[in-house]
Amino acid sequence: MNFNGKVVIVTGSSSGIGAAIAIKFAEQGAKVAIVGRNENKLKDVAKKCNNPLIIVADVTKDDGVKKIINETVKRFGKIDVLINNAGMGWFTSIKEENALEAYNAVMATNLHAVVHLTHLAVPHIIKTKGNIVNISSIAGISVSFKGGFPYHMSKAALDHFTRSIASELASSGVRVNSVNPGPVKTDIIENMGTTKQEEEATWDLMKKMTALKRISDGEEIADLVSFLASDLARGITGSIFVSDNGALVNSNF
Ligand SMILES: NC(=O)c1ccc[n+]([C@@H]2O[C@H](COP(=O)([O-])OP(=O)(O)OC[C@H]3O[C@@H](n4cnc5c(N)ncnc54)[C@H](OP(=O)(O)O)[C@@H]3O)[C@@H](O)[C@H]2O)c1
Repeated sequence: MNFNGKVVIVTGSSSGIGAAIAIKFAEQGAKVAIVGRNENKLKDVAKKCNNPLIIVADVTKDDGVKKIINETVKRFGKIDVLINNAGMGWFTSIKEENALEAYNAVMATNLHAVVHLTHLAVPHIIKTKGNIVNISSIAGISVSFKGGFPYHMSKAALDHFTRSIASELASSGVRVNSVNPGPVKTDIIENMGTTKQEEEATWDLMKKMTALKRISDGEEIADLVSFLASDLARGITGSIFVSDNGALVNSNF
């Protein structure tokens, strides 16, 4: 894939899948804006992204979202591709006291922030006839995790956001797709506040629940994202791409 001269924003690129996506686009010639709250981690990722724009911003904050768009356009003059990847999980039960707190936090990051950032990016992406890829999850398609109602809901709504705006933006020459990974080895479980032991047990369990008995790495998700953002996928919009090692085939998650 060749992204020479293209400007790509990747949210949540300080670690995991987002970092792999940002590195992939940079390797393919893109000018990359990397976004997260942890500046030190962003600086580490930047070393592999060929002089990217580093944007320290919280995607749930109005000023954070505006900063992402303004700084990108100021530095590079345009936006070709937006990768909405920043996301988090908070697992609890509807019976627990913190159910609403978890719901609000997950929806703010996984859904509201995506809608807000996309809204501000779309005028720029229409000008370049670019495209958008949303990083969803198999959790948006199946009820994958116990205590995961906010996460499941946020990703299901994200998939419908993809379909809705794909049909709206098609006449402007803009494509929109979702990638829905199964388990991918990243910091996501550790970031939920689990112990090392709980984290390892969760990865083990998820591995056993895939048909291929494997966990993906960020790079294979990045390959799919880069394909969808490229001209090779010029006929594809409003589509949901599952990359889950067969978790849905063997779907007793
Ligand atoms: N790993 C999996 O098994 C898996 C499976 C399916 C889907 N996904 C999805 O893939 C995406 C990436 O997750 P990951 O697994 O790579 O997890 P991760 O390693 O925890 O990365 C999450 C990224 O999101 C950023 N982020 C979170 N909240 C943010 C906020 N308020 N403002 C700005 N950035 C924020 C984090 O950056 P900072 O900490 O620097 O802010 C980090 O770069 C998520 O949307 C997740 O739902 C993951």
